[in-house]
Amino acid sequence: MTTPRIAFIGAGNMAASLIGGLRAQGTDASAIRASDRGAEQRNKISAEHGIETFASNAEAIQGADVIVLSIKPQVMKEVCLDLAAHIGEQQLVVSIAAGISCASLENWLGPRAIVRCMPNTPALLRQGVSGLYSNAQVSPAQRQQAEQLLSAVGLALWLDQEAQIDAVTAVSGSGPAYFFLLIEAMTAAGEKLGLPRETAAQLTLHTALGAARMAVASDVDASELRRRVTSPAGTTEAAIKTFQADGFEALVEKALNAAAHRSAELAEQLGQ
Ligand SMILES: NC(=O)C1=CN([C@@H]2O[C@H](COP(=O)(O)OP(=O)(O)OC[C@H]3O[C@@H](n4cnc5c(N)ncnc54)[C@H](O)[C@@H]3O)[C@@H](O)[C@H]2O)C=CC1
Ligand SMILES: O=C(O)[C@@H]1CCC=N1
Repeated sequence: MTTPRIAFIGAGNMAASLIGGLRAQGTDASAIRASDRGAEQRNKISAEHGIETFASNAEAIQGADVIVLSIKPQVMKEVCLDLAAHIGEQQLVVSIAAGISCASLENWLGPRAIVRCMPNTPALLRQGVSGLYSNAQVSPAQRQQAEQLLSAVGLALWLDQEAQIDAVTAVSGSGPAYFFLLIEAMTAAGEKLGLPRETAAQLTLHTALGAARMAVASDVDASELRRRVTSPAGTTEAAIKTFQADGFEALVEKALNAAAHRSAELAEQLGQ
C-alpha cells in the first residue's frame, strides 16, 4: 500500500505524539502536514519533525488522503463547520477527540467516511494503543488507511460499537496518567522510607517497565503474576492487603467510570 498523505488539524500534544511516531516508523515528512492557529505550535512541530505547517486548516487538508482532527473537543464544532465546504468526498476524516460522536461530526461535516479513534500519548515512542470505530461510509481501503496510521504508533484495535470508545478513553486514552500518578506516589513513598529521591524514582520506573513487559510477554494473567510475587505472610501480601482493605479495586472502577461518564457527557454538551 502507498503511504497516505496525512493532514493534522491541531498540532498540540497528541498530534505531536502521532507525528513523532509516524516519523520514527519511517513515514516521510513530505507525507505529513499540520495546521494550528498558534504560531508557536506550528514552529515547534515543523522544527521537530520537518513537516510543512499551515495557519489555515483549509489549506492544510488540500491533497490529503486522511484528515486527522486533533483539536480539543471544545473547538471541534467551529473547526468542522469551517472545514465542511473544503473536504473532498474521497478524504477520510479521523477524529481523535474524546467525546465527539460520529453523528455530531456528520452533522457538522455532512455525511462522510469517519473513523473515530482514541489513541494515547505513548504513541510518541510507538508504544501506544488505540481503539478505532468506523462509520458505515468508510471503505475497506480507508479502514486500512486508518489502521496503518494508528498501528504505526502502536497497537490498533477495532471496536464494533461506537459507545465502546467511552470505555477505551477511560482505560487507555487517559490510562497513562493513572500509571504516572502511581509512579509519583511510589516515588514519594520510597523517599519517605529513606531512599534518595533519584533512587526511589529509578526503582519505581524500572519496576513499572519490568512489570508491564513481563505482563505483556506472559502467557498467564496478571493475577497469577501477582500471586508469584506474593509470598505467604511476606512483604507483598502486607502491601496488597493494605491496598485492598482501603478498596483499591473499587476506587479504580470508580475512577474509570468517572472518565467514561465524562466522555459521554462531553458528547452531550458539545455534540449539538
Ligand atoms: N492528550 C492525550 O493524552 C489525548 C488526547 N486526545 C484528544 O486529542 C485531542 C487533542 O488533545 P491534545 O493534543 O492533548 O490538546 P492540545 O491542546 O495539546 O492540542 C490542540 C491544538 O489545537 C490547536 N487549535 C485550537 N483551535 C484551533 C483551530 N481552530 N484550528 C487549528 N488548531 C487549533 C491549539 O493551538 C493546540 O495546539 C483532544 O480532542 C483530546 O480529546 C486523545 C487521546 C489522548
Ligand atoms: O483528558 C482528556 O480528555 C484526553 C482524552 C484522553 C486523554 N486525554
